[in-house]
Amino acid sequence: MFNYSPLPFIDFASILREGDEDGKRRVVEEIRKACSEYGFFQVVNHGIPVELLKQTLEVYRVFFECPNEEKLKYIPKPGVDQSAGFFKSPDLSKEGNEHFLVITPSLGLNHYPKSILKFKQVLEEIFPYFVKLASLSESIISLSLDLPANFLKEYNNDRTHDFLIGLHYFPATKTENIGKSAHEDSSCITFLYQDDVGGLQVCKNGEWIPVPPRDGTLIVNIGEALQVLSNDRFKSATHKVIRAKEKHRHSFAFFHNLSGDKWMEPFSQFTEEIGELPKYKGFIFRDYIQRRREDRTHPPEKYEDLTRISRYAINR
Ligand SMILES: O=C(O)CCC(=O)C(=O)O
Ligand SMILES: [Fe+2]
Repeated sequence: MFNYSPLPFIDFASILREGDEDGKRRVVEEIRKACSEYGFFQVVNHGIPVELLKQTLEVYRVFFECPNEEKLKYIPKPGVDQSAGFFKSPDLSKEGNEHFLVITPSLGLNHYPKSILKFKQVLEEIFPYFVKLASLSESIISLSLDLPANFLKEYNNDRTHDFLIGLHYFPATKTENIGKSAHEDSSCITFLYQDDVGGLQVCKNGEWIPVPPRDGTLIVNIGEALQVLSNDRFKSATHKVIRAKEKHRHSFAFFHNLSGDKWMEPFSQFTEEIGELPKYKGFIFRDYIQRRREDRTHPPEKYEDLTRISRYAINR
């Protein structure tokens, strides 16, 4: 299989090891470079057992193979918090290309599919690993932005908005192959694990770069929250998924998020303290998330009309 990707591989072994200061400095530099050039990187030796990543993919796969009537039980009811449950994404009117299941532990456990043995157990086992890895990554990213190691952690100190999403993409049809159309993540940091089908592509300077699957490797990307806070020093790269012919694809992602009541605007360290103008006006993060959620349930006619972070950009 074609297995080359220009996206940098970063080895986290040295930051998981106590006392390896040189190794840690190297990782800080590698992340600085990857986040300014691509907004994406791949992590090996991330501390999450590979077997557990595979089991997670497997329980999601079993869920998505259930008959529709079983999956539909988990569609969030109207009037109930829409940030967890089963969703079918008619991605801008293209029916049936992607299904997903969102698990947000802070909302309680009632949205775990009960019919799948081990689903809850596996998800409850992997979730704390992601929380820990995200916290570690956040401190390294802080250093890569020339901020104190605990700066982002102190700013982003509410973990109730983190969630896991399992995704199922149907095989391409004769006429179309869009899995997830080009988008940016709104999170602070996203961690993705994909099966061996492939299809993820990242945009750099207008070119689409494939990210082929690599066993046990996590794909990490910067979300729009960090893009705004860092005043564009780190970019949230546009990415998409192309569906394969005759193959179902599964992936899952952990979103290290920001609390909705946060006031978002570039940190002064990236504006007035260095004599630069802010590239975004301030806004309440929830307003943006709600607009994006509405786009998901009621997609606009035209792709260009989807809500994007650029609505808060200051164009000079
Ligand atoms: O399934 C994938 O590879 C990507 C998923 C993704 O981009 C997302 O959920 O935001
Ligand atoms: Fe994404």
